[in-house]
Amino acid sequence: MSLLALDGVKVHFPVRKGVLFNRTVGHVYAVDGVSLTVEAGQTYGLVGESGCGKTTLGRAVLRLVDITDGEVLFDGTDLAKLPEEEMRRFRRRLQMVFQDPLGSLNPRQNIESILSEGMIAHGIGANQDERREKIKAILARVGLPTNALSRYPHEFSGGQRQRIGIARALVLEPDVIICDEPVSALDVSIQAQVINLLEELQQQLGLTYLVIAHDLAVVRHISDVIGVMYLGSLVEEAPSDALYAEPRHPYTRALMSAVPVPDPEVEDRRERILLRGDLPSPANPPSGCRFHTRCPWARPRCAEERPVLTDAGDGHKVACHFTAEIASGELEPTRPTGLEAVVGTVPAPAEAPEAVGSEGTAGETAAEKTV
Ligand SMILES: Nc1ncnc2c1ncn2[C@@H]1O[C@H](COP(=O)(O)OP(=O)(O)OP(=O)(O)O)[C@@H](O)[C@H]1O
Repeated sequence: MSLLALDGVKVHFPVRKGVLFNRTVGHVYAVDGVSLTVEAGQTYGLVGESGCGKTTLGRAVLRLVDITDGEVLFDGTDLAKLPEEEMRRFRRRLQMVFQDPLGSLNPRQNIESILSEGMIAHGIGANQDERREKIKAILARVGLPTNALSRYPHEFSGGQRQRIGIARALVLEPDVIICDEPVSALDVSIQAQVINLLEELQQQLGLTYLVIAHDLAVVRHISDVIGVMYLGSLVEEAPSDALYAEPRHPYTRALMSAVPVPDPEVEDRRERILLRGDLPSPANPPSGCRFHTRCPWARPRCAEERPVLTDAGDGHKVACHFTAEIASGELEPTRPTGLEAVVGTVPAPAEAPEAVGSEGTAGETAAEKTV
C-alpha cells in the first residue's frame, strides 16, 4: 500500500462578488482532478509553471485548504473526510517546508522557541530540557551549530534558515514532508547543499517527500517519480530517469527544452520548444485538453475532448491524444516550435537584433529558473 495516495483531488476556490450578498460568481479550478501515489521512503517531484496548482495540491494534502472532491489516503485513512479533531492526530506526521524560510520563521522568536512550539502543541518531550536535547540533536543533523538555539532567524544566511525550516519539521518526527519550492529562494551555489541534505535525511530517517518545484532541474536528482502539472491536472508522470530520457507530453518537452545542458554539443543538437503565450486563467480554463491553446501539435480533437492520463504499459503516463504520433514524427506541428513561437513570425533582417533580444530574454528567463 502506498503511504500517500491521492485520488481525483479537486480544489475549486469560489470567486465571490458583492458586499451584501457575497454571491459566488465562478470558481478558480486550482486543482482539478489529480490522482497520484507516493511510496514510503520515496520522493515524488511535482513540477509545473507558477500558478498551475502545485502549492494548492500540497496544501490540500495537509488540509490547509478545503478539498472540493476526491480522496487523500494517508496510511490508509482518507484525510479529505476526516473531522478537524481527528485531523490533528495526523498533522504531526505530515509536515511542510516552505519556499521562503525567512517569511515562515517568526523574527521575534529564537530558534529554540520556534522549534519547541510544534513539539509542545503535539506533546513531544516531557519538559523543556528534554525538548532542548532533542532540538540540539536535530540541529546537528541538519548541520547547524548548537549555539543556534539562542539566536534569531535574521542572524542566519538563507541556506541556514532553510535548514532551520527543515529542523522545525524534523523535530515532530514526521513520515511525510511536503517541500514547497525548498531551494528556489536560495543562491544557486547553496541549492545543491540543501537538496543533498534532504537526500541524506531521507536515507537516515526513511522520510517520504513530495517536492514541489517550478524547475525540472531541482527535482531531477532527488525524485523517484516526477509528475508534471499543467493548469490543475497532471499531464505526464513517470519514473525520473524515464521522464528525462523521453519526455512525451508536448508541455513536458517544452519545459525540458528550457533546462540548459552542460555539454555544448548536446546543447546545440537538442530540441527547443518555446511556449507561446501565458498560462490561461484557472478560473476560465480552455475546453478539452487544457494545453491545446499553447500546444504546437494541437488538432481540433484537442479542443473538444479532455485526454485522460494513461499508462503506456511501462509506468510512463501521459495525457495527450497524440503521444505516439508526435513521437514518431507522423504528426507535424501546426505552429512553429522554436524562436518563432515566441516572437510570432521570423523577422526581416533589419529587425533581427530585436528578435535576438527576444530570444535572449526567453532564454534568460528559462536559465534563471534552473539550477
Ligand atoms: N485561496 C485562494 N483563493 C482563490 N484562488 C487561489 C487561492 N489560492 C490559490 N489560488 C489560485 O489558484 C491557482 C493555483 O495557485 P498555486 O499557488 O497552487 O499555484 P502554484 O503552481 O503553486 O504557483 P506558485 O509556484 O506561484 O506558488 C492560481 O491561479 C492562484 O491564484
